[in-house]
Amino acid sequence: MTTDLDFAPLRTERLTLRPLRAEDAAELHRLINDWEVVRWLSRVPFPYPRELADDWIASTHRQLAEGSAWHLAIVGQDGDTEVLVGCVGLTREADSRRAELGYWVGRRFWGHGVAAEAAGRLARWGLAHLDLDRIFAHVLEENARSGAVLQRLGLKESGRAEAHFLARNGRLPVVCFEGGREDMTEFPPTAEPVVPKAEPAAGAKPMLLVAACALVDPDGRVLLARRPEGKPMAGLWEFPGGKLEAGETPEDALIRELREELGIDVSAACLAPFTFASHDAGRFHLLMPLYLCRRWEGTVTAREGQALAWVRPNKLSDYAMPPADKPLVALLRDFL
Ligand SMILES: Nc1nc2c([nH]c(=O)n2[C@H]2C[C@H](O)[C@@H](COP(=O)(O)OP(=O)(O)OP(=O)(O)O)O2)c(=O)[nH]1
Repeated sequence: MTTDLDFAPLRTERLTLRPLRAEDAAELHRLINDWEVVRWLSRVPFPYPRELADDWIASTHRQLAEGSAWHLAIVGQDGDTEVLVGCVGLTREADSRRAELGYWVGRRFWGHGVAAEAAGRLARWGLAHLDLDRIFAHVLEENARSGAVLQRLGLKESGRAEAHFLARNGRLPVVCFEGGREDMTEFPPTAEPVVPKAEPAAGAKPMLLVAACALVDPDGRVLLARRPEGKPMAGLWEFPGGKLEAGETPEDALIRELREELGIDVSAACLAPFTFASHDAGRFHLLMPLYLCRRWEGTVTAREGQALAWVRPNKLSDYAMPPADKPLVALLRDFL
């Protein structure tokens, strides 16, 4: 029996992360009933009873349906055949915006970067699509290989603790890791198109010029767009816009971005300068003029698959936004 869960598989270059299926149970049992795998996992018994695989798969479906955990099969391709490689999961912590990341990979698939590829994909997906700000994980102190995986994702060591390990029948020392969007550095900002023509003074940061726009509808609501997975700060809400390309004015850039991202036509005359952000973003300095626009042609559509929200000014602060936007939101709320 194949269970059809409402979860679109996540893909990476080599792997697919999809809900477990009842028919995965036998292969899952074969891979996980291995002391070399189980000895590193805190909540897994050894030996691993065959029926537990069925129960576990059923429980992952319940959790997916209620939105409390996302435990997925990691599958690869061998020619035309799908091969179960391991599992990866994200479990929401009660009453917080954190989730715990966990994974295991069958012994014969070790040494090929599978864990980092799968765990990184799921962690970035979670930060971009769920109501989460932080990802955490713990690994046995002696499990340097798994610690290196978490560091590769960008998670930072946050402390030491002890955890119970079922298969070892006792508590053992673990290293804790944690990180947020800003730590997941797989896609660092690269293009800094507006660099002063003269060589910057030694030590000066490049200036990143971004034009952004608060579209205001006839009900006085403001459009926010959620930064998509794959971009820095994925999952935060922002004003539509983007970087200036060479030779563009801020108005040119906005007209182009609003057409590309939202499918609407705006004329320069309808873009009213409102305020700006000047923000030290670490590797660069962000200078971002914010325009107001109440008139456009066409229907606002998410052309790049991004989530959109029309938000009442007094509700803007309910949306997590990049730090540079915070002062802009306060001004906008007072103005509208
Ligand atoms: N559009 C927009 N960008 C913002 C806001 N706040 C904020 O810090 N930024 C930052 C995030 C990024 O570092 C930068 C925008 O870069 P981006 O990568 O989204 O721009 P883009 O649309 O040109 O993207 P791309 O074509 O290079 O993928 O400005 C905001 O409210 N709107």
